[in-house]
Amino acid sequence: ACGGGDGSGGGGGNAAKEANGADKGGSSSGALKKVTFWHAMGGTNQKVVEQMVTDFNASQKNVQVEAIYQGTYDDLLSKLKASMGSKDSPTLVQMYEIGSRFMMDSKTTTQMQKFIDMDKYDLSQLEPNIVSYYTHSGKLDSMPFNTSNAILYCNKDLFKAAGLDPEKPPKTFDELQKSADAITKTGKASGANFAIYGWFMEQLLANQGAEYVNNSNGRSALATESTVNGDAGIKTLTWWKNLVDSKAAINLGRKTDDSKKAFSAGQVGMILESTASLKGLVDSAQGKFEVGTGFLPKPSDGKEGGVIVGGASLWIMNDRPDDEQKAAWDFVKYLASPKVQAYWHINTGYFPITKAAYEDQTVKDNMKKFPQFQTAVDQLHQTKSNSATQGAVIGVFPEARQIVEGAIEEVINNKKSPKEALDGASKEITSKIQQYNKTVKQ
Ligand SMILES: O=P(O)(O)OC[C@H](O)CO
Repeated sequence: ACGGGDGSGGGGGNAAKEANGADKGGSSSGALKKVTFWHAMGGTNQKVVEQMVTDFNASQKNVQVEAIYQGTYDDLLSKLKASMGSKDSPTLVQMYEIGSRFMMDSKTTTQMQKFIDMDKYDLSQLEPNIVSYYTHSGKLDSMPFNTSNAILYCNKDLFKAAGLDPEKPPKTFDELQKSADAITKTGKASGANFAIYGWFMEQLLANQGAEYVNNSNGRSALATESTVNGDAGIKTLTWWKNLVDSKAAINLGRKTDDSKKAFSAGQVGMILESTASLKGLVDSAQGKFEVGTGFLPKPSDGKEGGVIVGGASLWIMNDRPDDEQKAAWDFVKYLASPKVQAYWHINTGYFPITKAAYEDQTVKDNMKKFPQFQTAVDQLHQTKSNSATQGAVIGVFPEARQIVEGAIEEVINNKKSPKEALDGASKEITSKIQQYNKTVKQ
């Protein structure tokens, strides 16, 4: 499917120069330390990452970071697996949230908690929901970096043309069906498109309080079974299919890039997409139409739920020399600092992981100018943390996501009913989980 940071969002400009630099960090004395940082931020978000690296390198004399773009999140994971145990492994790796369990089980990383304890780093300055996602058994395994959730993007001009209130994006499945119908009926565009991206399913399930796997989403004990075929999944796929069958929505396949292109070209009225794309989508619509944003929809009778922290976090690899790992920690602290998080947020749409970033004047000014940036923040803050919204922890999550994408396709393409497709997916995921668990327990 699609990877992360696939090209939208971002912007140029200067990153913060005054963030807490590594020279305060305590580790780096003596010779210059080189840190190799593998990441998956493409397109304009890549430029933002590179700017932050340049600024960090210029802010102190002890550590030099080299950022290497490794393709999509999936590509990066494959390359990392291939590098494990070789001399080509990086010092620091950005890993999407669904790769977390694999990283922990691989035993190739140094727990971030070690550096936090060593430095008496104050974790309370970070957003609690975000920290909680990456915390297992009370310890933080990796440092959150780019954090997102999925939101609804609306073309406000198409809403007006369809006689809809552009200030009121649909909140429920039924409302979305009606709004999309109305837009399609104008003959100007298709009402909606959702890329067949397993992440959206994960988010839509959590939004209905549903877990993806058993054992409290794999957080109270290793997950042993998939639960994607519960009522929430069936309801979601039934709605999605009806949208397409009734021509309220159009299917454009798996790539989120295709969905974004259609939205930016004014060909569809609504899409689901990561907040990572907010800056890019707002910029590309300028002069053409106004972009509105709304929360992820849910069934009107859906159970209480919310969104899962998406995006990726940073992992320090344990086969690198200690001083190199400490140098990576200095860079990690820099990235988490309020000024740098403010810069990152404004230029991408990822939200700040550090609470104080919201107090930064640049963030306040940006929110005023682009109120769309508030939606994901509110959606995150209104989400109550529970095992559904904390997200699943499974070693085979990347594979599970692709299996679910296959199931969505089977339903949209009339090959199977939602129940049949999800039962099949669930069985396949369960079998993969059980195989994986055998290897972990050995
Ligand atoms: O595209 P991103 O970075 O918002 O990430 C979306 C998903 O969480 C990746 O697994």
